[in-house]
Amino acid sequence: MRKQIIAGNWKMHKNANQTEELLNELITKIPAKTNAQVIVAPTFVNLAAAVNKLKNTPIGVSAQNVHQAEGGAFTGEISADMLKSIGVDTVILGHSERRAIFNETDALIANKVDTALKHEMTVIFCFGEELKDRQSDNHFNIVENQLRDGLFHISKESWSNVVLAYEPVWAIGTGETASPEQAQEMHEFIRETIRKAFGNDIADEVSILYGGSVKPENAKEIFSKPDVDGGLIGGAALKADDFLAIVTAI
Ligand SMILES: O=C(CO)COP(=O)(O)O
Repeated sequence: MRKQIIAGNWKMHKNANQTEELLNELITKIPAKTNAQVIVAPTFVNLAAAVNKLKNTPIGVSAQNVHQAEGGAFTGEISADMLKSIGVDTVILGHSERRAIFNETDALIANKVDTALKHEMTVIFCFGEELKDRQSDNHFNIVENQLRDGLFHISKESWSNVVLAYEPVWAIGTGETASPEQAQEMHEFIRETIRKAFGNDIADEVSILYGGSVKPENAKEIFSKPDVDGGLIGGAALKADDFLAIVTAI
């Protein structure tokens, strides 16, 4: 059985006090048993506090980025070793905001993937087409290229540490979600692309999350699709009640 995962990407939201408040509320309200693994990704400065707070709870912690180098003169950057040393073993890579605003290329993301995997971290690998790609019917090509150029160089063994997150850029923070049918169509395409390159075991085991304006109102229908194994949640992850409603929708 594939792992089902609901991850909250907090992006550049929540200062230290707000982080503590949201975590307290999540810890208090999360159901004793959930069908999905639950992960939150606060900002770098609040990661250590989140790890401490979430110790002995079912909620895991992820970083939102990592630098590709082991260390050195890279002012303002954070290494995989630093994350591991505070107990963070998951990282979101390839997010469309990193690609678009911070000019992260497939080649750079591939490098970051290697570094994270070398440090035995789990990678939540994000990818997805822009609106113009879908309008020009090029979305499958774009998605396939992002996978091939950013991820497909990894070994078969590494796939157990990879989670995929399909996030169509036009659905991120826009209030416009992919329809459950559009999500399923793309998730199935992604799984078949992986099957061709890496075989049945890996294709059937890898979790593919959907991200882009998931809310309590639309979560259940999206998650009901056979190739959608959970969600990567932005805006709705910033309120405990909304996030937990999404967690229980799976
Ligand atoms: O980018 C996202 C998660 O990484 C999705 O953001 P929204 O849920 O706010 O659309």
